[in-house]
Amino acid sequence: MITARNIRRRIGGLEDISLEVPAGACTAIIGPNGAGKSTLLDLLAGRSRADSGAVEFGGQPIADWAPLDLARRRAFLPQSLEVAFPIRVMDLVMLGRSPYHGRVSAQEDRAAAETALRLTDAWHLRDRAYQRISGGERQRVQLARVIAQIWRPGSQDGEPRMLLLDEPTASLDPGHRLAVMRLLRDLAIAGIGVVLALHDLNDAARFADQVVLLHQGRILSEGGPADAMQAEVLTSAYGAEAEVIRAGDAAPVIVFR
Ligand SMILES: Nc1ncnc2c1ncn2[C@@H]1O[C@H](COP(=O)(O)OP(=O)(O)OP(=O)(O)O)[C@@H](O)[C@H]1O
Repeated sequence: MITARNIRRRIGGLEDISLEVPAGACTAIIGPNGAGKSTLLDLLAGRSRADSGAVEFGGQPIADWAPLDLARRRAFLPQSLEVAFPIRVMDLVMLGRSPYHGRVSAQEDRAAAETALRLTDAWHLRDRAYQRISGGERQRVQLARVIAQIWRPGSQDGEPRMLLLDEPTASLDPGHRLAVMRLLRDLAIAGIGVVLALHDLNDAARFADQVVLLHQGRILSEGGPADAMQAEVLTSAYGAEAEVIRAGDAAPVIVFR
């Protein structure tokens, strides 16, 4: 549902990337610091433009989408969790609903925000000041904001919906990290396209349907986790010796030595 063809971007160092990010699947973009993951996510989200090549969303050039139509169908969670003004958690999540202004009832907006906060285990934070909650709590609240942005209850309208997330579990404790990865997998099963930059390769192995390994602005490998994350290519990308432990049908476990 998002297609990138031969995209290049000098700032960010991306070289000739072609990629299909389908609906109803979870795609993990992995790779070392500076590989180009955030740059690629930005381009796939239509937040920046490639110097050459094309990005399409739902079969149409992403730059041709009307901003509000695009905002109701795809949401982007950046790495930075800063908000420059004081705001209550519930109000921040309701900002995610601004593309629906005048289109759905205030009740529906509130219900979407509540559902998103409950899904990310952040409902209890709704009346707190965003600036005074912890880093991991902020990450869950921001995730709720982007889920609320594309939330349409019982939506079977076939319209593409996509979540693009830049390291959405970076600040989370192990319990919340797993809960968020399970949530993202469930959203993908429900038909939403999920694409996320990830440093935890074991989470990528366990939860992603498709893995894309970036290195120095190029795709080094891609495919299902077992195919895309083989020991040699990981060792070469990360500059540390990788071992991939496989046991039956379970997701491979990756250890660096
Ligand atoms: N605005 C910019 N101006 C100049 N160089 C940039 C800019 N943004 C990114 N870069 C460079 O482009 C490369 C890719 O950056 P990017 O943020 O996409 O990497 P990343 O894979 O997301 O890294 P990390 O894992 O550290 O988040 C890096 O070398 C970075 O220094």
